Amino acid sequence: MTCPTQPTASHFINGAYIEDTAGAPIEVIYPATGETIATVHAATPALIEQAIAGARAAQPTWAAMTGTERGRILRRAADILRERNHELSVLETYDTGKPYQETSVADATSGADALEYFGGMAATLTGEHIQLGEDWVYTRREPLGLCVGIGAWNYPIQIACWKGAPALACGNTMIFKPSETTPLCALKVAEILHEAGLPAGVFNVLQGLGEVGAALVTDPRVDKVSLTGSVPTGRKVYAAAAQGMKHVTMELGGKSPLIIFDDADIENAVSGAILGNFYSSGQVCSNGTRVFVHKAIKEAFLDRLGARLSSAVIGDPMDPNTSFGPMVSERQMTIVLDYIEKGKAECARLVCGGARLDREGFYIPPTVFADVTDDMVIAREEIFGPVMAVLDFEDEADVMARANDTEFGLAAGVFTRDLARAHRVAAGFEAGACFINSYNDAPVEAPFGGVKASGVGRENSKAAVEHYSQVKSVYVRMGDLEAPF
Ligand SMILES: NC(=O)c1ccc[n+]([C@@H]2O[C@H](COP(=O)([O-])OP(=O)(O)OC[C@H]3O[C@@H](n4cnc5c(N)ncnc54)[C@H](O)[C@@H]3O)[C@@H](O)[C@H]2O)c1
Ligand SMILES: C[N+](C)(C)CCCC=O
Repeated sequence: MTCPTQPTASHFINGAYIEDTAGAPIEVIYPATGETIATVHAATPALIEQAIAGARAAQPTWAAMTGTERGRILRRAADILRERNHELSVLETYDTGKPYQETSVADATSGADALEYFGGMAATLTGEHIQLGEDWVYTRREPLGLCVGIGAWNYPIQIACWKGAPALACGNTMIFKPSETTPLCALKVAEILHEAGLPAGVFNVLQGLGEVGAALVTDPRVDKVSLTGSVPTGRKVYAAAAQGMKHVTMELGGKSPLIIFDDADIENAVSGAILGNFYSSGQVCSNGTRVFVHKAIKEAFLDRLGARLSSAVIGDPMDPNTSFGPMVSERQMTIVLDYIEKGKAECARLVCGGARLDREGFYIPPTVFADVTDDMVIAREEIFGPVMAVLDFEDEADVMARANDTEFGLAAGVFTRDLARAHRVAAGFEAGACFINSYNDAPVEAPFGGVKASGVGRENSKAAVEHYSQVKSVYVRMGDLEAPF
């Protein structure tokens, strides 16, 4: 079986596809069947050198273009992504196993939004004038130089664009290393950017495992590293970047709380819990996997949740009716099944799901545990799969303390009709992305990122510009300069 829209080689460097079969082979597996659909090769040291040298050489010329010129290319790329939405969504589905029903509305479209938004912003990135009597200071907003983007496997197109678009808008060049589990889509993003007019060397893609990422992070010619990945990888990459005093953005994992008060609209709350636990088969960093439900409505909530989950269409991801697909890999499926066994061993009440489906591919159905307590492993550790833990509460202050009692701080949500309470709760959350009567919305206009162990920096919105540029100040003296001797 081969994927219908395969890229033509493993890497994209200096404006062209390039292959070097000396690099270790990486098989690309279609999660719905377990079949190999493509093979790419990890970047060799020679290719890493070629990419770094090319991206460094391209950066001054790219930065010297006006913001309007840079932005025009990014916006043209956004248009091409939208025109090719079907082809890209199919590729994303083969890469990740996520249903086409999802990828056709959430992935290339989100990438296009980022390219359009930062493309539109490129021409507005200016410094300021600060008058100091006769003298004055002006500031220049300058690019950082060469940025490295390293991606996770759950949103390959989105992650490449969320990192690439602001980096390029600010006048940087980028080398992007996709996850070895989903290497295909970022190559298409690079191809489309060049079709839109991007100069060679400005956006490059290198394949490989952690060691290729590490070689990029530690190279002294790299100025910034933006990682999307797990907390353990984040600690390693952050530490390596610190050795070179490099800028970082860390988009890491979470174990986010979703609090449902007894005055909430139950149907909306169930929708929020579904979106925050089972979209992308639960493989979403910001998922609200600790669902605190007020005791008074717990059984009503579980009844409606069970009924709604029974209508999930689990199956062939390419069938447009399918609303729930497989885990991305056999490895991830095994990790999630292990957590499910831990939940059973800890005597949480299994409401639904709880075992691998008897079919080809890496399928675990939506799984809900009730009567979960704060100390259980399934309530403390990131599972990154379709496993919801439902915990009881009665008191607002108590549930807030429990919600924040975690090393993570990526996202948090609250469902209530009492808007004063909603804003109080949102203010009290130790999390970077919060939701009131909703869950997991991530428009490009809003900052996205975590606090505590969940990360450093923000993607999207005007905030991202601060993480891909730096301000230089220039003091201008208008009169004579006095000195003590
Ligand atoms: N906060 C966010 O925006 C966000 C989004 C998606 C996923 N995630 C998180 O990502 C994790 C799942 O993704 P994953 O399994 O691909 O994560 P991972 O940490 O295993 O890998 C992420 C990337 O880092 C690379 N890598 C590994 N070791 C490295 C090293 N020493 N130096 C440089 N690069 C290295 C990998 O090759 C991969 O490309 C989950 O924890 C999830 O919460 C976070
Ligand atoms: C757009 N989502 C669904 C919030 C995903 C953001 C990236 C996290 O995995």
